[in-house]
This record gives sequence, structure tokens and C-alpha cells, in this order.
Amino acid sequence: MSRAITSYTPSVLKDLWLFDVLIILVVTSLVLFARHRANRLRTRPRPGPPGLPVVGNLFDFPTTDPCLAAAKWKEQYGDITFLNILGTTMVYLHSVEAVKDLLVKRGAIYSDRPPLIMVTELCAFQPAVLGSYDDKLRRQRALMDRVLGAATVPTYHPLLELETCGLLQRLIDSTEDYGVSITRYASTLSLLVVYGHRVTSNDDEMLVTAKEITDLLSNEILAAPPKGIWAVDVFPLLKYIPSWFPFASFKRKAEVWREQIVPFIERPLQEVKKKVAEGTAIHSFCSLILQEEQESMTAEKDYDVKWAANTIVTGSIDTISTVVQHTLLLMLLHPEKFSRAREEIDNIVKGRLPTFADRASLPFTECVLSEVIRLAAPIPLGLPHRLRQDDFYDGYLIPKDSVVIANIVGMLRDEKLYSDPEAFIPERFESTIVDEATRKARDPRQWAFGFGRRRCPGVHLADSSTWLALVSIVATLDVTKVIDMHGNTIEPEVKFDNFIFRLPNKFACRIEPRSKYHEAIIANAGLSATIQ
Ligand code: HEM
Repeated sequence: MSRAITSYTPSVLKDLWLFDVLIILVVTSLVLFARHRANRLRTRPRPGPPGLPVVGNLFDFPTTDPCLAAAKWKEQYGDITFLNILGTTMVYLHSVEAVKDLLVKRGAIYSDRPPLIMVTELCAFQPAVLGSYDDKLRRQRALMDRVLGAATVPTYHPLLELETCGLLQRLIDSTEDYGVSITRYASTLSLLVVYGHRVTSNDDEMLVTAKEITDLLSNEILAAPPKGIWAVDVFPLLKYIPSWFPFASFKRKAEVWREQIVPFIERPLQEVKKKVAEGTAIHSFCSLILQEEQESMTAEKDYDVKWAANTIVTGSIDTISTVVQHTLLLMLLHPEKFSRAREEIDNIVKGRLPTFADRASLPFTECVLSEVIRLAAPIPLGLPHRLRQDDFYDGYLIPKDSVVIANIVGMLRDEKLYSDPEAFIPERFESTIVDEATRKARDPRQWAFGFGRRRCPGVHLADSSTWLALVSIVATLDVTKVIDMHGNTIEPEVKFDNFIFRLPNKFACRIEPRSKYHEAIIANAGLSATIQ
């Protein structure tokens, strides 16, 4: 063919090339069209609750416990459930296999997030982690990896040990709510690591603001009552209606929230900049980057540092608090399992608080932490992923822009992996009982921290901080049921009202030192603790 072409004149040759290209284009289009049609024809009917015209499954969408609804769909429809919410396809993945196949193996097309106009545009809360998998996200994740990588987190161990000592002290101070103490623990760690900000009291302005904004985000903005969906996120044109319009209360709310959110993003970095200039900054994520970049600091870098820093703080508070609160709750409900962990700790740790150097010597306590994380499932339905292009899976068509939800809590209760899944059984992770392959397959961290390219970057900090909190609480404190004035035991009420995090509602419990001896250990550790 090429030899024949060389004997033609140049213009004929051009026409022939054009003709060839046209033929190829037509044939390729026909093949693609035929394949697309064939795919559509061979798609199976999608399992899920039947919807109504126009609104689809809007009324099937849960208003109270989204995990319960997901569990019912799993039971009724199997590994995958489809919903149609006002034209947007929502796909719930209930099995480990489906999640691995789509969110991990096909991560290139399943790693965007659905647009959240209310939070990002109207409330001006715009961390890259709420957006698509793009360059901005890659830059901000790279910055976060610098502070949160497996090799860096051990450098925070002294700080974690110091703060854990403060946590124990506050938990036994009967005037303070255990929830407040735990939130302070989770917030203090991230504020110090990120901004070099030391929290010294519960009234600390940065601590109070961080808690207020994370509450606002998780209880109001990201989980819009009653269905967790803002109309403006479904009908984006609504963002243009003026605030005074009768049905525009969402815009009026957004204006108020924006006023609260913007200073929370801007001010901490400004303060670090001031301290760096004065030479008084404590070593932190922000000070490190400001000092490294100095003159070469660009507006883009400044923007990324500001948002990456804020993301670490907001990402830490409710997640770490959820695990530590579950630790107390499960100690209350299963004292016998924790007394075995306590015996193990007592054999290793004598006359002092536990430290990270003890970790390798406490294998059963490690199993207890795994079981706490499994049952806690801190972000039970993960964060939503969005599909970039049409896809086919197991005979189902999943259209572009579908919102994909991983039923993490369902996977952490999968009977194939965990027999009697609602029970608290740390032994299911014990190396003397199960082989290494089973232990690996059961490790709840594989699912609890999300998937693929959007997997949680805070996993190492979360693991270290929750381990130390658990081992220290078990070593020194008794958590028991409250006895009322008539001598009756008050059973803890186990409820979860938060839409995004499985943070237990406040439950009745009594927290006190195991003995005078343990009280003294905590007090002495507090006296000798300093931070470099
Ligand atoms: C026990 C504690 C924690 C749990 C269970 C947890 C779980 C998760 C889950 C399930 C996701 C969604 C992943 C996905 O979309 O597939 C996530 C994302 C994220 N987590 Fe965590 N997390 C925890 C602690 C932390 C901490 C301590 C930080 C920060 C220091 C953090 C920062 C983040 C960030 C920034 C994202 C968004 C990642 C992205 O969109 O690319 N998390 N986490």
C-alpha cells in the first residue's frame, strides 16, 4: 500500500489519506456505537427500590439512620443497590469485592466527588478533598503526606504521649463531660501538628472555633436536615436566586455560615506567618513550609497550605473522637474483654503510663483496638465518590456522574469475614487463633479508612493516637455503669444521631482512676511532661 502511494502526485496522496482516515473514523464510530448499544441491551435491570416518576427514590432516602437503610438494601438487593434521586443515580456498594473492583481497580474513573454547591460555593468551604481528583487535590494531598506519612507520624509520639496524659487527667476530673475531654484531645493534636498552636484551656479560641466549625459542617451543612441533600446541589441554578426570595432560606443560612467559616480558614495561617516573621513559631506543618519556601512562596502554594492545614484539623476531630468514645462505650459493655487487655498491659507496664515503645509487646490489646475500629466504623458510609464516565459492572450500566457510596459499616459486619458480626470479639484477630492470611483479610483498617486514590491520608496519625488513648485508658481508668440514687443501674443508651460520623450520642458512664496508685501515676506523668 505505501509503495503504491509513492507513485501518486502529492494532492492525490492527501485525498487518499483523508479518505483512509474517514473510513477508519466511520468504522470505529460504528463499532463503538454497536458496542455501546449491545452493552445497553445486555445490561441487567438494576437492583433497588422502585421509584416514583420524576422524584425517583427521593422518599426512600433515609431521614434518620442512613446506615440502617443501607443495611436493609444490602439484605434485600444483594451486593449493589441503585437509587435514583431526582435524576441522579446513587450506587451503594455493600461488598468488599464490589468496592475493590470499582473504587480501587477502576480508581481512575471512580475518584471524583459529587459537586457540593451549598458547602463549597455558597459557604466558601473549599478544601480540595471535597472536589474532583485533579491537580489541586494531588498538590494538597502531597502536602498532607509530608506531615502525615508513616515515617513522620512517629516524630509526634512525644506530643501524643503528652496529650494522652492530659486526656486521662481530664477524664477523671468529674466536672468535665467526657465528650469535651475527648474532642479536646483530638483537636489539640492536630492544632499543634499543623499550626504549632498549643491549647492550654477549654476556652482557647482556636479550639472553640475548630469544634464549632466541625459541628456546623457535620451536623448542618454536609448533613442537611432532613435528608442530607440541599436542593441547590440537585438544581444548581437555584444558587442564582436572591437571598431575600421567599424560599431562599438556604442562601440566608449560607451567608451566616460563610462569615463563620472564612476566618477559621484564613486566621490560623496568618498567625503562623506573623510568628515565623518574629522568629517565635513552634515547629509545625505550616511553619516548616513557610520557612522552606520563603521568597518562592507563590499564591498557589499559599492557597494549598491554607486548605491542606485546615483539612487535617477538620479531618481529625470527629474521626478520632468517634474511636475514643467507642473505646469507653465498649469498655462499659464488655468489661471482661478489656480486663484481659488490662492484664496484658499490667505485665509489661509497671509504675508508669504506657508509651509507643510498649506497642509490640501488647498483641491482645492490638486485637482489642482492631475490634473497636471495626465496630466503631467512624465514617460508616465513607465519603461519596463520583463516576467520571459511563461504566459497566456485573451486567449493570452505571451512568457517568453516578454518586457511589461504599457501605463501610456493612463491610465491617460482613458475616463471611466476621462471624457473629455485632458481637465484640477481639480474639477474631489473634495470631494464636487465626492464620496470618485470615488476620490480614479481616483487618478493619482496609475498609474503615476508605479506598483507592481517595483513601484517608490521616490513617497513621489516627492509628497512633487511638492506640495510645485506648491503651492508656485501659491501663489506668475504670469505666462503669452509673448507679442512680435508688441503687438501680443505668444502662447506657446506644444511639447514633450524627449523619456522617458514627459518634455515639452521650451515654451515661462513670469514669474514675483504677486506684489511688493509678491516680498518682497520671498526676506524676502530668507533672513531668514537657514538650520540646
Ligand atoms: C479513625 C480515624 C479516621 C477514620 C476512620 C477515617 C476515615 C476516612 C474515610 C472513610 C475517608 C473517605 C475515603 C474515601 O473517599 O474513600 C477519609 C478521608 C479523609 N480523611 Fe480520614 N479518617 C480518620 C482520621 C483522619 C485523620 C486523623 C485525618 C487527618 C489528620 C484524616 C484526614 C482525611 C482526609 C483529608 C480525607 C479526604 C481524602 C480525599 O478526599 O482525598 N482522617 N477518612
